[in-house]
Amino acid sequence: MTQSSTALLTLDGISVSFGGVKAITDISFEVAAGEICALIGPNGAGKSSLLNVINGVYRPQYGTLRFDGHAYRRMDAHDAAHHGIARTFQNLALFRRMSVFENVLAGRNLHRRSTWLEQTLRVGRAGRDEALQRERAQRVIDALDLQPWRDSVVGTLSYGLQKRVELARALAAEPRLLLLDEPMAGMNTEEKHAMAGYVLDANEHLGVTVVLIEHDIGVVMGLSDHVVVLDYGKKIADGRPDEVRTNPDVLAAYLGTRH
Ligand SMILES: Nc1ncnc2c1ncn2[C@@H]1O[C@H](COP(=O)(O)OP(=O)(O)OP(=O)(O)O)[C@@H](O)[C@H]1O
Repeated sequence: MTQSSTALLTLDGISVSFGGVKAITDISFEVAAGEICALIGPNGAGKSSLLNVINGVYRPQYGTLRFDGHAYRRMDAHDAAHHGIARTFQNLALFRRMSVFENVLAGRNLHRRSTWLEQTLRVGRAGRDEALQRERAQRVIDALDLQPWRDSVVGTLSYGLQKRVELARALAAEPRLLLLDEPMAGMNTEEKHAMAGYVLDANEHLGVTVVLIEHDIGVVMGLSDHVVVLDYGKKIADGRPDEVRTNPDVLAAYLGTRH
């Protein structure tokens, strides 16, 4: 598969197995710079595994990944973060005993210029650097309307708010590509609407390219520019939301008439 000039991310023939279980089989698609791309499909279709390939948690047995013009047989998780790939998790991965601000500040770690020693001894660039990182973290708190809970311990917040804090921490890293694993799961309609607004804001105003997994098809159709549908580890559709929603294979996968 050749990469088009606008692609930020290209997956080419990616396959992942666990023992005898094929989680992903020969998946290829492109994510254009600046778009919101949704990965959808029934439970166990391979969506989370694919995000884990993109940010280097899983190593594909076959296939290549291209990010920003560079090809990788495997994206190392540490490198992925350095290249500007951030993610949130299906089951929240926050520091539950720390405050909202401290969690968001943790998202700035890659941008710190002072060394660990300078930070510990509070010398050299450490003071200036800390002030800059705190200011940037505060901007994200404000943008995501988290100020009322800024000093609250994360574990005491509602699930919906914790999801928003996780988005804030990912955005604090100033990613080029944001991977969201079910950002609206477990939310009521109002919370989903708000979350969709924050994702759209990040996409439109910060230019962040987004790949998200979401089960609520209404949300997906309203939010995404591009939808990729997986079923049993294979790609069964790839196109604009209006193309995908009428695709017979997609309808069959969702209505269960094909299995
Ligand atoms: N670390 C792992 N070890 C073994 N099997 C795994 C692992 N990760 C995923 N799988 C298997 O790969 C397949 C795809 O799982 P995956 O979680 O990627 O699907 P999904 O589409 O994200 O599902 P859901 O919507 O339920 O989260 C499943 O059969 C799953 O059991």
